[in-house]
Amino acid sequence: MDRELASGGSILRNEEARPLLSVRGIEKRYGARIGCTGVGFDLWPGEVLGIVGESGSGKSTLLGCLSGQLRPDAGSVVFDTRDQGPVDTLTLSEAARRHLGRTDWAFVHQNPRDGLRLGVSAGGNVGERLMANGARHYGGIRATAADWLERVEIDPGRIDDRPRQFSGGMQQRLQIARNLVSGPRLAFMDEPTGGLDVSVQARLLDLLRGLVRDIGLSVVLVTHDLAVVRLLADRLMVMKGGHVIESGLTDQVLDDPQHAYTQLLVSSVLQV
Ligand SMILES: Nc1ncnc2c1ncn2[C@@H]1O[C@H](COP(=O)(O)OP(=O)(O)OP(=O)(O)O)[C@@H](O)[C@H]1O
Repeated sequence: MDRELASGGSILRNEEARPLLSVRGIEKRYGARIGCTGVGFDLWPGEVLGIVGESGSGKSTLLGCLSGQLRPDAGSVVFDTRDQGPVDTLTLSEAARRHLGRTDWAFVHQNPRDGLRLGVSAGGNVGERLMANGARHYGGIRATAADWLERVEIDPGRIDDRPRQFSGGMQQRLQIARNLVSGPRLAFMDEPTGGLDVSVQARLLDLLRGLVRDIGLSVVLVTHDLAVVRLLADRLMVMKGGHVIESGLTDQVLDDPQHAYTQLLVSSVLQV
């Protein structure tokens, strides 16, 4: 069921606007098993797309294919690069994809330890990405890192602490600062609030929502938590068995689900 918003969405678009990310016909198989198949969508600048579905529905496989961590068997992932315009990232060299990964793209892992350097200070974790983008002035890098710590509500006085000295929620906020400091235009997020206490989750969600809006970041957000997409996502894709079975504006899909599976998901009958 597709209430796809070729012309709509909550983001104002002018005629010259083009999608930041255009995904067509993505398929990934693991032997005979389908990871995901026939997935396509456009993501517009500043838009947050949520991907939901039960465990094993193909969310992580799809996110891996989009972000270059997995190689799909078919399809295209066209990103509107700053210097060359739209480019199919699946045809990029490894070096070019790595460059995208530290400039215009960000990846927020569920487990912050997967996205942080644990042996490096908080300031170093944030500053590293600036240095990878050519920053060389130590004082400037440290000041920017301190500023970003503050933006993610970490006391800048803890700039020399290691991530292990931080709580889980602080580590996740540090991972977000490390990712956003370089001013990416697209972030992939895999259960960014998973594994945190409910009260910590709520605060992190609030912070993320503010940052995404301030920066005008586009986000592809995978989660099994409908409260997370309700708060963050403009649009939603519901996956089942590797297929997208329903998509549309988040409120529309959640308030008036058309597909029986989405109805079950929304009424929390399904264990997701
Ligand atoms: N490395 C792998 N080898 C074989 N099959 C895999 C592999 N990774 C995923 N799969 C299969 O692909 C399908 C989709 O899995 P995927 O992990 O993408 O789902 P998911 O929606 O992200 O689940 P979860 O919410 O539990 O992370 C499942 O049937 C899964 O068993």
